[in-house]
Parts: sequence; structure tokens; C-alpha cells
Amino acid sequence: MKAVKNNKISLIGVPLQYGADRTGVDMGPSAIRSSHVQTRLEALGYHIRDLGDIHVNRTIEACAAGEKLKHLKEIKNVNSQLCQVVADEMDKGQFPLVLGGDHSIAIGTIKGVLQHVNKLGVIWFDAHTDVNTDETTFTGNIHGMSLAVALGYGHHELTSIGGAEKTIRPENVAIIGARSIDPGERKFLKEKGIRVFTMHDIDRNGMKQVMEEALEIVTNGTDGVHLSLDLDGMDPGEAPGVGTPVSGGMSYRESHLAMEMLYERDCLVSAEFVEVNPMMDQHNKTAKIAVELIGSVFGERIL
Ligand SMILES: NC(=[NH2+])NCCC[C@H](N)C(=O)O
Ligand SMILES: [Mn+2]
Ligand SMILES: [Mn+2]
Repeated sequence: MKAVKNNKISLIGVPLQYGADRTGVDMGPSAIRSSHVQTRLEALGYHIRDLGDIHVNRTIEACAAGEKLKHLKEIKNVNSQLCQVVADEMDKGQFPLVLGGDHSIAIGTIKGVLQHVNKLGVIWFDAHTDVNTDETTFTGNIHGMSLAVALGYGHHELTSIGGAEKTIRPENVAIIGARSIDPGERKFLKEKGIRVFTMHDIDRNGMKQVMEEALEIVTNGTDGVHLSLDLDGMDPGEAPGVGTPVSGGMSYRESHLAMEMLYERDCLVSAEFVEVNPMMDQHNKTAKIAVELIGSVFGERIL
């Protein structure tokens, strides 16, 4: 089986839940590991270095939500660590594969990758668009803001992680599977001209065409592509173990096709799989699907 150019993968767990309201997503990394992510990738010919988990402070004080942006201090702390680890691994020529944790960890992952890759394309696979800012958020949950922060918008404590000048650009982002977008987010997406492939587009044109267009957007003029995959992008019937499920999501096969087409394009430099919440799951189904999707994006084929 063909392997992507970089066959050295570093697994980085981030058991963070402070970006989300619902508890349990901190167990995501262990659920994904126990679903045999390492052996699955080794079977494809990759060399895996598991770095374990980033430290998350769990004192009662850290657990208190505090200010308007809930858990800002701890989230900044964890994402700063993650940014450094991702940058260090890429320095060593490793491919960072980050396991969440809530989607606020995309801040640390992307900022880390940006220390290496100047023009980074991003595929954002999600039911949501995560482009709220401290001004537009209804919930104060930072997992709903991480894409905005990566683009350079939002609270300074977050945008400054890894250097405020390190950002992705709106024209290099493709969001896939969206079906729950807040009013402030609609305005933001429109203003910045971010391409969103909603469930309507997938229904109407099929995942093949959507991925062809999305791949064009994220590879055109960029030096590499990051995949940020929120498991709630899939239909909750397939992936029930998430904190903010939204019905009408991507099917099992649509999701795999997206991963297979990403692999064929051979453009990924980093990836993260987030929002697996074992407390909401049925028999670890969602963590298992995460591992299957990881298999597909790293080259597994049916035949
Ligand atoms: N990564 C996620 N699951 N994000 C959900 C965000 C939901 C909502 N838009 C909010 O800002 O709170
Ligand atoms: Mn989501
Ligand atoms: Mn998300």
C-alpha cells in the first residue's frame, strides 16, 4: 500500500474539555487510543511515536468557568503547550496527529503548524463553523471560536498564541458539512469570503464534487493542508459520541470518501480528530469511527 510522503507520525493527545459545555470529551484521546489507532497506522507502514497527553490542569480553581470566555486561562495554557509540541515535532520531520479533546485545541495545532508552513490550507470538517468571537458568542464556549482565532480574529489571549502574525487566510479554508451556524458566524463567513460546503451542497452535488472543489481551494497557492475533523460533522446516528450533535450530518461513506480523496491528493501536513465524547457514546462507536477515518485519510482502501 502506498504511504504518504511523510511516514513518521507523532500522536499527541489533548484531554481538554474546557472549550465545551458538556463533560466527557477529555476522555476522547484514551478512547481513540484504545480503539487501536497505533496498530492500524502501523499496518499501513507508518512509524508511530506516541507522545502521550498534553497536561491539563484539573484543580477545582481551573475547573471554574470564570469570565465570559469560559476557562480562557486554562485553554490558553493548554493551547500554548500544544502549539510548541506540534512545532517541535514538525522540526523533527514528524507528521502531527492530534487527538482531542474539544475543538478549541485547533488553535494550538494550527498555530504550531504555522511555525513551519507559511501558507496553510485548512479543511474544516464540522456541523458547525466555529467562527464565533468574544463579541458574537452566545455560549462563551471557546470550541465555537477556534477557526476564527486561527484566522486572526477574537480574544487577544488566544490570537497571540504562537504569534499574532501567524494566521491562516480565509481564501485557503474550506468548511465541509456545516448545518448549524450562528447569526454572528453567518456575517463573519460572508465578510471574509470563507467557502462553506453545507449539507445542502453535499445533498445536491454529492461529496465527490464537494471534495474536488474543496481540495482546489485548500491546495491552490498553499504549502500544505491541515485537516481539522470534528466528529459531530458526521450524522449523530453514525457518531453519537459528541457533545453538540446536530441531525442531518454526513454519512459513513460520505465521510470516508472525503478522507480517501484527501489521501489521494497527498497534501496533508497535519491532522486532528476532535470532539469524541465517550460519555455520550454507544459502545465506543464514535472513537472507532474516528480510527476508521484516520485509516482512510492515511491510505487504507477497501480493495
Ligand atoms: N466545535 C464545536 N462542537 N462547536 C460547537 C459550537 C456551537 C455554537 N456555535 C457555539 O459557539 O457555542
Ligand atoms: Mn462541531
Ligand atoms: Mn467544531
